[in-house]
Amino acid sequence: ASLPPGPKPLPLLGNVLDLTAKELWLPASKWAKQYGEVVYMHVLGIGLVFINSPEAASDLLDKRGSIYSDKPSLVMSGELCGCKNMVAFTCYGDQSKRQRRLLHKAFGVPVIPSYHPLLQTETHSFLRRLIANPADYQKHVRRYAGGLTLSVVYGYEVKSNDDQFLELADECVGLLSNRIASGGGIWPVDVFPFLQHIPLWMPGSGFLKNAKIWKKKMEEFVDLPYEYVVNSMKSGNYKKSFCSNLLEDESVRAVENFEFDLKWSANSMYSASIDTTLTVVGQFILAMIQYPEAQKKAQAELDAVIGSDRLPTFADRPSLPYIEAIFKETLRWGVPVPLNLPHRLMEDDVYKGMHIPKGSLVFGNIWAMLRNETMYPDPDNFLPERFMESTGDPILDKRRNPKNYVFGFGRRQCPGLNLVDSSVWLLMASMLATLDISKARDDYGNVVEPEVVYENPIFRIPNPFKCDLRPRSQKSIALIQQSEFPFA
Ligand code: HEM
Repeated sequence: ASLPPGPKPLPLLGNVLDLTAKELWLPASKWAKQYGEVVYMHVLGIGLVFINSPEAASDLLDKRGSIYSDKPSLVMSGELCGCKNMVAFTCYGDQSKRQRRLLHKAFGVPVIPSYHPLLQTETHSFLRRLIANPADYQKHVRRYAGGLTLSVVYGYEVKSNDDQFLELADECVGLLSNRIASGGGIWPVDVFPFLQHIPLWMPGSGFLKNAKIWKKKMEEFVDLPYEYVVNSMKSGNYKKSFCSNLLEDESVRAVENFEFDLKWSANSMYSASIDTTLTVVGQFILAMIQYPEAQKKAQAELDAVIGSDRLPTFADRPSLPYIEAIFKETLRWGVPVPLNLPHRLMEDDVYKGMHIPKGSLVFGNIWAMLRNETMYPDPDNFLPERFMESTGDPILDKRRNPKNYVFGFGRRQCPGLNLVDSSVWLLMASMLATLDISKARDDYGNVVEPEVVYENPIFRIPNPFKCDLRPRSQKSIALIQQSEFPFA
């Protein structure tokens, strides 16, 4: 069998030049149109495979999950900086399976309602900070995502913006995405592993010194919040959380390596939830300012169902179909992780007559799937209406749900998806109920178009853009302020 088709490589170097685009999902989707559902290229001998259709993703990443679920092992981020035990980086095997079992136990569908009160409190605090200082919305989203994770995972309550754990986590997530794993995480030492053994006095060994410092920071980030849980449980004064629930569960405690797995799984959620939440909320705000009609319809639905005397709750969800459609369309149109996180193929494989070599990095091209014109006519437009009616074909209806794609595939699919389904829904519904979200205006009253720039190679986070977020009414302000005591 021959390799899958793809752009023509250079001798030796391969397709290096094809991979320089900042928004790599755009050229990757052109290749998808040109070459079909599986596209192959290579860089310095490493195969890169793009999977462009839901069918191929299901055939390979789901059904052949036993060989498509490994992760690239990276010397710099994994070994030298100690990140190889984070769930998103762990090789496929006993450890990754044990860790994912813990995550499923804590974030399976039946457990999510136990987090509802927490989600409400965090959402309302977010709204309060947002109306106090709307220009800093990205900072507030970061704080919301961080605070939520710290409380869900560790039962830790963040009290101020300069909270010690929040700062530590921010520093480490920043380190991870801007330094350790920047530019896709490939360092010279990943290509030439012998470099890890060069002595520290040699020129060019700076990365080793940095790695030592970063590793120490990452370990603090794993240990300190965990110690907090253990100590607060000892004192008897603690909030229920992912860690405390599992620490109290004798059946899980008995499993080998329990404490190590728990510590690292807990930490993994922190890193995994910040950039993703920033992306989804950023895309939501962008959609709302560019498609004011959709926003008006959503607000009309909220006003009719809830009125203006209270904030939305999870009990309202079944009565708010248009908000549901906005949520789905935000995920579809926003495509938070357009090329998924790469999986590594563990054995040679043959698919529809094509040979896919062992060791290839496999990217699910979620962008191409969610911009598919047949499944989603007029795909570049934000049209929640597309989810308001059945297509008449229940199988197609199910397949069209963007939640099947945006969280990745198979045995590495995002374990936070059920939590996100609740947390982001509530955030959107609460923002729509209380705020008007529109384009900014300059001093002369002219509309300022948002400048939309993407710099992150993995997450589609729009750089902060100008927008106008203001309470819909005096009553909205009062509701947001009162919600300080939401259960009083
Ligand atoms: C806000 C929206 C989110 C989106 C769009 C999202 C999306 C994703 C995607 C695309 C992956 C890669 C899946 C794959 O490799 O096939 C992933 C992995 C992961 N996500 Fe999420 N995620 C989100 C939020 C969260 C949250 C809140 C948590 C934790 C509570 C979380 C925890 C994880 C973990 C631990 C992994 C690594 C799983 C593994 O490699 O086995 N994510 N996520």
